[in-house]
Amino acid sequence: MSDRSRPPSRSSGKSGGKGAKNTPPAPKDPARRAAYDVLRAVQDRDAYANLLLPSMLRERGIHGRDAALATELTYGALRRQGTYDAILDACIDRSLSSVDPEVLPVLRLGAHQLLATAVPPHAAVSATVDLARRVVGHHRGRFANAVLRKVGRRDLPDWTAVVAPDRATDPVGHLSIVHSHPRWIVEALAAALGEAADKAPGAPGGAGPDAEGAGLAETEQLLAAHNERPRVTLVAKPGRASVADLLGGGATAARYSPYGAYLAEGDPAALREVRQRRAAVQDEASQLVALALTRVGVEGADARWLDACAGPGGKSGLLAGLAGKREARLLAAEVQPARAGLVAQAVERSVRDAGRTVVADSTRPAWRPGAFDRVLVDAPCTGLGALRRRPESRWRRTPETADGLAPLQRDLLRGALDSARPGGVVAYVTCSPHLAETSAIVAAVLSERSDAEVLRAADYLDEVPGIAAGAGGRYVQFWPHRHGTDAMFLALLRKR
Ligand SMILES: C[S@@+](CC[C@H](N)C(=O)[O-])C[C@H]1O[C@@H](n2cnc3c(N)ncnc32)[C@H](O)[C@@H]1O
Repeated sequence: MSDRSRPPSRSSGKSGGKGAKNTPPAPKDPARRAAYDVLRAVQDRDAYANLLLPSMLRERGIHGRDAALATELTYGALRRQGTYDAILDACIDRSLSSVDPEVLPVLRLGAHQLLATAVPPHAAVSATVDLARRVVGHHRGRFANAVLRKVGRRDLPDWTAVVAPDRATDPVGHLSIVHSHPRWIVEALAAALGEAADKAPGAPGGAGPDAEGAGLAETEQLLAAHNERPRVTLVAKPGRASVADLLGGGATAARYSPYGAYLAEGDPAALREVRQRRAAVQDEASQLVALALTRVGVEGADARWLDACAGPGGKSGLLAGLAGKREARLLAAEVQPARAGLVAQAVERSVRDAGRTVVADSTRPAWRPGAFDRVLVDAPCTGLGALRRRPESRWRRTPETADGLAPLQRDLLRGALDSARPGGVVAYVTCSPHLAETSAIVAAVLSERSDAEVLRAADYLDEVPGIAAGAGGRYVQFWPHRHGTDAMFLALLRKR
């Protein structure tokens, strides 16, 4: 980050008045400044907004309405970046790519305030131009002023009607601009939903003329859901806390998971159970895929469970509790030592101390083949299923990301199958619905071996409607717009 974008130095600036000589001056408009600094960090050094913003708000003492505004501006500008960039491009004589990278985040923040918040237009422009002057200087402040005044001449629907391709001739391009997703992600999600993305309504083999406007209808619902703020979901770790405990702290019971609860607002760390690691933040679908693995009947011993890709430990925390209640033990394996440390915290003090953490490469298991009765392999993936919670990730991933991960995903699934005993069960999970990292991986690995069969995973989650997917409905796919969860994929395999 350049010097100019750094927050005001704590030792410089005016004093806060009599007797406040050492008190740092409150930065002017701390909410917009924090949002700008996070956007710059995301752009310049690949920071993660969901990790950086909370710590920045804490360090700078930004609370209440300012914190809410900073959060809205940061997440909104990142999620809607594709739409805003198309609009900004139409408001600038030259190409948007030639705009100074220090200025671009200011313009996106201004566009978000003007087009998607209740901030009055004159306040949105003047506060953003003030920010521009402070972070990039007067000259570029004038440029920001001129651009944002043009942006403010239309509302969002009017702008998208101008800048988005026609839906009838280019449905993917249209949805890509209107709902702010890269084109390749729209195509991948449409394919996963079974809606043919490459066929325009009316085109031969397409959705047909009557479907104009309705082509890619479910894909559109999904894209829209990615731009909504997700609710916070908690998991009560079995044997250490109960959902009733969480309800006492202001949460409401989750729709599907018997261990889940929703927190409408507020900081999860305000709950004692979360501070004491007896509960944790965990998406409901993540809870359910782990639970499904434990619900499959196995004949004979059911004492040794493996989580082959455990870091940072969300599913291990739940599995260790469930294992402890059944007098089984969980080995949580993670290749990265720092992440293994987080896993160890997540499983500590589980019922009967059932969880143990190891740093290990699960593609080359250090344990004997067939050592485990149940194996979870929650493979590294593109994370296209968690776009609601990681606002910048849709701009970071490329079509090549999924292809690059496939060999590791296949190796991890092979290692998991080798680690399961005959009659044991393996869950292959991704936080992505992309077919290249879900059904294609399972199909590729099963085509090489005859020692595993695919179970109907939805049978183990029959409280959740609309999850059967792929391979004649034998896989499970959760969806944000259907289930209010991340788009988790699950395949359950029985070792013969
Ligand atoms: C999708 S994350 C798992 C999330 C975790 N199950 C949870 O619920 O918190 C995948 C994890 O696999 C780890 N990983 C990648 N390659 C691995 C390997 N060869 N062996 C073990 N772990 C691996 C990554 O470091 C990452 O922490």
